[in-house]
Amino acid sequence: MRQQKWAELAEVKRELAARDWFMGTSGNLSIKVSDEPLTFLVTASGKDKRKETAEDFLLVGADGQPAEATHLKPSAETLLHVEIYNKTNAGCVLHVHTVDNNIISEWYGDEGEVIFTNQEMIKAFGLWEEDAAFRIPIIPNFAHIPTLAKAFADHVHEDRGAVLIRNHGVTVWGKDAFEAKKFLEACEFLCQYYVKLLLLKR
Ligand SMILES: CSC[C@@H](O)[C@@H](O)C(=O)COP(=O)(O)O
Ligand SMILES: [Zn+2]
Repeated sequence: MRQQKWAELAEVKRELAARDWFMGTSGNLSIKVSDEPLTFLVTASGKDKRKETAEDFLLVGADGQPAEATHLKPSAETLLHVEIYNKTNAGCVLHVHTVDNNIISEWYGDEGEVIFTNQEMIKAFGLWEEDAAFRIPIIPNFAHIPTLAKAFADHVHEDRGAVLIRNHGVTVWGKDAFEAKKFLEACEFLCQYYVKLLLLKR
């Protein structure tokens, strides 16, 4: 199971790396391995996530601490992943920093949310109606991770979702790696589209 989950997460990591979504060691990823007790594989902190090594991930428990002896440190943002796995049935969490998700988070930051409408891509989130709107909450980028995790947790209610952290990045989650990656790509598409549209409208 664990090896299979490792391979799944490694493949997602490879694909996101190919998109150049891990600039400057940013980004963290995780995948659930077991439910009782809760364990998940999470990226080791501070690594260049474009590189593929045998030390890319480590197993952590429900408190975000290593579940077995290791010299590796779990991602600095593991507590956000913990909130998702503890509150939902999500199976995979992806976090990336891109220029476009940062710009959107800053542009709409004071409103606390960005609402995407009239865009085919929102169907990726299961919204099929013509007048549907997809809302992504935007939270402040608290440096104190437990405070950030608490603000983040206020927006974690469903097995799938996305939250923008202002001038930091986006965290998305889904029932499995396929769904989480689909949501992340859709989010990035929408952010890129809105940035270009905002520029053209000026
Ligand atoms: C330049 S990366 C900044 C980090 O603090 C963080 O935001 C991040 O996404 C990566 O941290 P990590 O601890 O490697 O998971
Ligand atoms: Zn980050």
